Amino acid sequence: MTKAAEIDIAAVSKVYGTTTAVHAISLKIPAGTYCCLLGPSGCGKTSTLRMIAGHESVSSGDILLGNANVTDLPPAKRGTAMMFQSYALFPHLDLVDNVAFSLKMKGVEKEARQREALEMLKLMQLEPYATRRPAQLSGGQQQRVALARALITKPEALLLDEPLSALDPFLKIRMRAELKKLQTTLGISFIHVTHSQEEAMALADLIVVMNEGRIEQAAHPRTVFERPATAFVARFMGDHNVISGRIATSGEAGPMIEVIGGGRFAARGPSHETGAPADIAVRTDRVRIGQEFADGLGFTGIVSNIEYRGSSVKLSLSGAGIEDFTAIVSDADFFANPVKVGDAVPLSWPAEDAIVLGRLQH
Ligand SMILES: Nc1ncnc2c1ncn2[C@@H]1O[C@H](COP(=O)(O)OP(=O)(O)OP(=O)(O)O)[C@@H](O)[C@H]1O
Repeated sequence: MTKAAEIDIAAVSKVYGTTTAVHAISLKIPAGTYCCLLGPSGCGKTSTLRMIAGHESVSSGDILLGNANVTDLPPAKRGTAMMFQSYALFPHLDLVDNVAFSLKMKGVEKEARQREALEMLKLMQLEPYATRRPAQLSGGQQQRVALARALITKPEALLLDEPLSALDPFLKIRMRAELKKLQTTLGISFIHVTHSQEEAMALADLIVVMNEGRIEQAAHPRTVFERPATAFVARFMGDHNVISGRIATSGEAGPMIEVIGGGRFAARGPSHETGAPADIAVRTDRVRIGQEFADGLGFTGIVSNIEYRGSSVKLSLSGAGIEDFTAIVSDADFFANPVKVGDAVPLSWPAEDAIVLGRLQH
């Protein structure tokens, strides 16, 4: 019922007075993609979404939807629809009139727009509430009304600004599943702004990690998690230790990282000049504790904290030149060889579980 189109963001910038919120970002979002713009507060994700929607002007660059350059078109002429964080429903209108509103603005006659609105409410399983007003609905139902209202225009892409943030944790997880199902059913692209890496991992086909108005990485969630491009991405996604050091050797098997004052580590990545500064990311769940170092690779950490998590145990450690190192071990492994706060333990990992990170030129 809707048509899908590729979105091409070409060298788009947003400048507010003296603040550059978005620095010439380029991104292609294939048709029918669930894309999450992910990053901390102020990284420019909302500005990017609003520029795609046409609610914010583009300072430079172009936005293409399908074959059309929509950069200077008003929101209603772009083929996009936006769902706002606050849902922005009309309190005095019932659900049918809320959902039919944009068709009314377009001059669609009453009977036809009400029929379409009812169809949309049916898709959202809201038919029984058609004559209610928004205040007579739960938070999750209000969100579905806002979705119905955005989708009635049959957009080529739906833009969602923190759509789950107003919901309690239980409903958030349920609505998350509903959003994904809806996107799959409609086959159009959803572009969803969030600061939650867990939400982005659960939903996206394409995660775009933003930092200070730039894209640090745009890839499938599994790639972002297993191959973070930069130290920022590794830290933001979590479950990684980032260690800074210098390249000791760079061979065919990948570079060997030496941390000043710390140990020598194997890591995977492109070859680097010996002596060059480098960051590596080590998966917290791949750290081996208490095993002899293979080939002398690893470091000795002092346990500073132990947290029991049920199926796993989280150890906080520090070593020479390395602060805040985390190791997650299974409960079975931990209790087979328990350690306590203050113990010095050998820490190591297989080379393939450590990767050399890139550095963005800002
Ligand atoms: N209308 C505006 N005028 C001036 N500066 C703005 C305006 N809107 C946003 N900014 C600035 O641009 C930068 C990016 O803001 P933006 O809202 O895009 O970030 P965000 O990643 O969506 O953040 P949040 O998660 O807090 O909404 C911030 O430094 C912000 O202060």
